[in-house]
Amino acid sequence: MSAGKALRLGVNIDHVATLRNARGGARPDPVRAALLAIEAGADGITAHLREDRRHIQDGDMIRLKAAINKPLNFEMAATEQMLDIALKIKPHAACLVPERRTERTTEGGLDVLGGLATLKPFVAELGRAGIRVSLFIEPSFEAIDAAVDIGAPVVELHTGAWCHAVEEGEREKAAREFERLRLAAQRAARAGLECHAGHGLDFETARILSALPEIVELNIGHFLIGEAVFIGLPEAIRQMRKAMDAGRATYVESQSLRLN
Ligand SMILES: CC(=O)[C@@H](O)[C@H](O)COP(=O)(O)O
Ligand SMILES: NCC(=O)COP(=O)(O)O
Repeated sequence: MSAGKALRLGVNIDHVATLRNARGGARPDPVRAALLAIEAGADGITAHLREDRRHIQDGDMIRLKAAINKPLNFEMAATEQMLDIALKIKPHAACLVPERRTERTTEGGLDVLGGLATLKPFVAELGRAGIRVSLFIEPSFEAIDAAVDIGAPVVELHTGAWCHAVEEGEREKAAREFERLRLAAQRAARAGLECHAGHGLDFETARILSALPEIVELNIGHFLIGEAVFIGLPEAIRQMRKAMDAGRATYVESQSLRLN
């Protein structure tokens, strides 16, 4: 029986900074949240330094890199300014994401087809600096094939459309979106890419997604920070870990049923 690959939880602490920035000043501190998250079982920390600096600030990234003893995943737009910052901070990983100034959140995946020529040298330069690069993409075959052409070792599948459909009770759409994620994860693994996923996940969607054996990392932020208001951050992370383990076990059980 295959136990399936281990599934890591990356905790995104952006929205601790959103709350801090609402008043200015230093509290609540996203670095303190990162340390607490690690203590509670996070396998890594994700933070998105947006071009408009609406939540995480440059200084937060520097302090995070210095303070945490787990991998830092630096989400960034593919711009020269962000490249300079990433090369100075040297996080464990960099996830290239699309950004639009007016969007409320990251609405879709990177345009990997249209951006192939510009992304390729960008990814190579980060890779030469020892940074593991991932591309935040739509769960489509075209995007995965383009990620291979670009030379990224990792993709992160955007789960936002699926999570939104689940939340809205749009059952058919949710089933379609989940199937896209399932097939995309399979294709990514077959192409030799490490497969991550994230955006908009909660306990239930994280549990369901964890059953996909090709996915080895989930990055989760907004929901966890929201839950922290009610049950505390450590408890929110413990419950998320439990949900992910339960979802992973579904896969393991289905494997063992097939073998018996
Ligand atoms: C790329 C991504 O999914 C995130 O960084 C996350 O959504 C948190 O940042 P925003 O809410 O600002 O998009
Ligand atoms: N890349 C996705 C991420 O880091 C967290 O997204 P969300 O849970 O804040 O929507």
